[in-house]
Amino acid sequence: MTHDAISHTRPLRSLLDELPGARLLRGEPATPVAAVHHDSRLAGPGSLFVAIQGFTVDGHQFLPDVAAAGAVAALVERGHELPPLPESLALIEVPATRPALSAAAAWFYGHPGRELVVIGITGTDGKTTTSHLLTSALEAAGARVGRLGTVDVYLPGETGHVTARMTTPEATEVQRLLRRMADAHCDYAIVESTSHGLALHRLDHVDYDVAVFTNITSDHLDFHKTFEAYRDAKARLFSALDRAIDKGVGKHAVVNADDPSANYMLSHTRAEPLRFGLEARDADVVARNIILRPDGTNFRIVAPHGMAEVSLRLPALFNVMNALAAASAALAVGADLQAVARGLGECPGVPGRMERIEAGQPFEVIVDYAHTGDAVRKVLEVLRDVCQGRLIIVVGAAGERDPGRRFGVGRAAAEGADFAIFTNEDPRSEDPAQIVREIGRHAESAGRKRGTDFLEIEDRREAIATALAMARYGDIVVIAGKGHEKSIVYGTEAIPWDDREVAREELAKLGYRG
Ligand SMILES: CC(=O)N[C@H]1[C@@H](OP(=O)(O)OP(=O)(O)OC[C@H]2O[C@@H](n3ccc(=O)[nH]c3=O)[C@H](O)[C@@H]2O)O[C@H](CO)[C@@H](O)[C@@H]1O[C@H](C)C(=O)N[C@@H](C)C(=O)N[C@H](CCC(=O)O)C(=O)O
Ligand SMILES: Nc1ncnc2c1ncn2[C@@H]1O[C@H](COP(=O)(O)OP(=O)(O)OP(=O)(O)O)[C@@H](O)[C@H]1O
Repeated sequence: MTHDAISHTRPLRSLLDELPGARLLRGEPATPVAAVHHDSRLAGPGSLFVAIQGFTVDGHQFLPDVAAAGAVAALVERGHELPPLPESLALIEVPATRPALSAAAAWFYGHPGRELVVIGITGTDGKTTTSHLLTSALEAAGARVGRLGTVDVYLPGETGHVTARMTTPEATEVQRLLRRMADAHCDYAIVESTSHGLALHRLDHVDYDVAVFTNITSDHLDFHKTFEAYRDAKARLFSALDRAIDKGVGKHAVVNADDPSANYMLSHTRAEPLRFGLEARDADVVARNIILRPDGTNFRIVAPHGMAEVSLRLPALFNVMNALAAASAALAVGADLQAVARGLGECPGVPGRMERIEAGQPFEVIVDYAHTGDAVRKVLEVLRDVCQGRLIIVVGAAGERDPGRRFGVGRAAAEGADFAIFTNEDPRSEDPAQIVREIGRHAESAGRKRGTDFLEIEDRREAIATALAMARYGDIVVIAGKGHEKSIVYGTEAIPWDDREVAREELAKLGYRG
């Protein structure tokens, strides 16, 4: 059966059974629903509109619009004053509409997660890389895999993967994509599960079988306010395991044993734990004989399931950790260790993660998505080991995102690079000059001098051009923060942008054309 927004309808009555505390205020239980939307601009004829009290606007104010557009029903939150509405709109009241949106989406798409083994990956850094490595590992073991995450939405056999706008989209999109994966006969769905997605109930009805925790450092405190709340949001992925139905593979909690929050994650579930790590004594899946190269890594996986040699095409020790996370998840669901090791080696890497830009220049240019202090620090440490000259970084910090990143990025660049250029990175509604100056101040407080050790160049193209022009034989220029992204956001406008393209264009101006 193929489910699509317009190819089937479901009677409202069956939704009522799945919504705890729901009350039909008016309308017919038999009303056929042809789509579920939380955005009035998409809610057309036959739709069920879910009104959400947002951070900026109240979705309830759009109820008259959706009724006029032909919506047949709406979910509203208890206690909200409702505007006068035509009788044609059936109304269901629920205690909270964000979780109800997730329930309604899962209901409408027929609970696709129940037809798939769902592996959720959470953590501050490494989710996307781990999910790509895991895709390769499971595919090498003969499975069909779907994946949903920052860089793309991946379905087997589909050329030109759909590019994702958000890492964890809204529940309607999550469930629609899971349905596509189930209909494409995927065995596994890998779902990058962000703290925002978990906290805002976008993932409430995903039916996880495996939860993977990569690491946690302080981030997103603009949204979560405290580290504890941020950690709790991630822990929801683990408590979700106990609620999901058993699909025969058991429930597995895969954690980075080197991270101090590993046991906290495990304390939220009864699922079978599997720990990976490089340092922790209690790690079950470990890497031995690690050889780091500028363009890859070799190591041996040692697990309760046996041993296997891995030749990873991704550089850096943190990618060994990502590979261990992926291997552990694959082993947890029963994949063969030798196939897993082969699959890890086949993974070509992730666009915009440690991506080399080659135009015949006598120095290295690397584009990387590191946009937290911790990630910038780790990237610089990795590159330092292979750098024969100066390590130059171009980096910024996004507006309307955790301001703590400005400190982290400024410090990491000050301590890890020989020269830094601080620049714009999605300022959104914030003053770009102010953000750049703030990062510069943190570099200064780490003892670095403006002009001698770092520059503040707001214009990102000019910043990249300046870094490339100053680079000499043996140097490495790392352009961090935007990775694979194809736009940069000023105000509310997303302007086309690609660090990799801009680097190539600026290298061409210097006479390097590959
Ligand atoms: C902070 C945050 O996550 N905000 C999310 C939240 O927005 P909000 O509550 O402000 O929504 P709002 O604009 O007030 O609108 C309220 C409701 O009215 C509806 N509406 C609005 C306008 C209209 O004309 N008609 C209408 O019906 C909206 O569709 C919504 O249902 O709910 C919206 C609807 O689900 C999300 O789109 C929005 O994500 C915004 C776009 C966002 O940028 N989120 C980022 C921070 C995010 O979630 N990022 C993480 C990755 C983080 C990381 O690891 O780096 C991610 O998973 O992608
Ligand atoms: N295990 C890790 N520990 C620390 N840093 C990492 C790790 N893995 C990757 N990184 C760094 O973080 C950047 C982003 O990696 P990746 O996209 O895999 O993480 P993510 O968690 O998916 O990030 P986001 O949620 O922002 O998309 C990489 O470019 C790299 O610099």
